[in-house]
Amino acid sequence: MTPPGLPPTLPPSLKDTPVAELFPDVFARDPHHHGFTRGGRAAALAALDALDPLAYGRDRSHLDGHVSRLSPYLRHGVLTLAEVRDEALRRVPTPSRAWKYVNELSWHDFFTRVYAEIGAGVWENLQPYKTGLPDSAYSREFPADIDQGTTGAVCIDSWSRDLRETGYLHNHVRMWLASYIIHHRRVWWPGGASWFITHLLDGDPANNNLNWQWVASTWRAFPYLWNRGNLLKYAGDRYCAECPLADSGCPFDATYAALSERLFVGKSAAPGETGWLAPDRLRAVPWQGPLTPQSVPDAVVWVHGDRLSPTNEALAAYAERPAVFVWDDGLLKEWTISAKRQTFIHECVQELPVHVLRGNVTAQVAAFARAHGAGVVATTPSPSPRFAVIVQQLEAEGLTVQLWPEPVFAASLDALDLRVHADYWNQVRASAFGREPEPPKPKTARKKAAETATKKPRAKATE
Ligand SMILES: Cc1cc2nc3c(=O)[nH]c(=O)nc-3n(C[C@H](O)[C@H](O)[C@H](O)COP(=O)(O)OP(=O)(O)OC[C@H]3O[C@@H](n4cnc5c(N)ncnc54)[C@H](O)[C@@H]3O)c2cc1C
Repeated sequence: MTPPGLPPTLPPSLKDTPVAELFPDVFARDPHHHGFTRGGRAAALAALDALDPLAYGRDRSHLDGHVSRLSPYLRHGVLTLAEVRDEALRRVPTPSRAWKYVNELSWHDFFTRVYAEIGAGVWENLQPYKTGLPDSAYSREFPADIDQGTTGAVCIDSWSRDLRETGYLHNHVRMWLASYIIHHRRVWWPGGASWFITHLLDGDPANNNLNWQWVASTWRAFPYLWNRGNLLKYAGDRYCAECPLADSGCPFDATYAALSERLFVGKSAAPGETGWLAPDRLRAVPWQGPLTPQSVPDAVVWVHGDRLSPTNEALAAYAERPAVFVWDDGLLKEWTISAKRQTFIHECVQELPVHVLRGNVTAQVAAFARAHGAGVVATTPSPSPRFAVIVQQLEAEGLTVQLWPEPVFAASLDALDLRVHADYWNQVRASAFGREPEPPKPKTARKKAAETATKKPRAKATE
């Protein structure tokens, strides 16, 4: 029977259905039902309250350093980059003391903007590998011993276990593990990226894939390598002390030159290899300030996985109107999303004033709008190409889709140069620190010459 007050054509909400009942196959296959943190705004604000940008600037590269662990909340829009930045600035005596933290947040903004521009292109090699090896040298099969943590190297196996059990890895560990997978095991980077997306509570194609491409050298001038000295420096001997390979057979116990010689056949692209990204493709990406729509009487709200917060702008604009969240069965299956990540999303959704449905998102949102006699679907923007398709399909069904933007993290006076983070940062830095956007600082002749010689995306200065 339809619950009282519900339009007769609408199935009852799944909001209070335990998530394990919604996805029994995933929960049966995956023994880890909870990740390292709870979903939801209350948990996010508690984590934000622990933010220490000063300590972060000192020791973030160390495994025991003061990293914020806010990424799952940023990924799912439980917190926005702008509000986390504002909080970081509130916690320091002068903005420059939060420089490192705000700069790290800017990587998230940068990669998300690149994703909004190239969409599914993040799954292609943006450039060829600079390892002297062709793309075909990298195995399409993801090794079971890495997945199960049985390689015999204690560091690798611990990281595999941490990923599967908690859904979180420190940035340095992500770099080390990705480098091992791609360069030591010669595994195709999208295989590793998919494994991460399955398990990470913060997994998203923008920040995940573009970092994988950086490690692989398909969006960087050279591959990322590490060695045992680097591991000892940032992790101590917690792994090596227990590792049977520590005295002989450690694949990381070598100089960078020796590793490079062992793993690569050269330092440039193999002959004939090309990348997907045209060199100028990201040179001048139009900057658009947010346009806030007018509210109308006959709207419903569609909340999606990129803005799972009670502060969602569309929810705020239409506090009195019905709202829906749809579990996208197709996407969950395509990304083989783990049980712990589904639990995290479920916990976020539980706090929202939404009717919960599942299945094909376009069909469910359209049915929800029709059931409430609405001609307008109000939602928040997303960089995902899947989102763009759903919006198109809703409009093809005769619905108008309104996009309610979140506060911007960083504004620009001009089109953005997204080819390298340093140029993007030069353009947006002032506004990222809460000031009016400024024209980029002119480059010195020396800097210009160096850049022309090595125009390449740089990322993460954690090594
Ligand atoms: C191979 C690989 C895969 C990654 N996959 C993801 C992913 O799927 N989702 C994701 O959000 N991040 C990803 N990262 C980036 C980074 O590792 C995580 O954002 C960070 O470790 C999250 O932990 P934290 O919140 O404690 O980070 P903190 O060190 O406290 O940083 C604060 C915030 O800054 C942003 N940030 C920091 N480093 C990066 C970075 N390298 N790239 C982009 N944003 C950054 C994140 O939003 C992060 O929450 C990946 C990095 C690598 C090397």
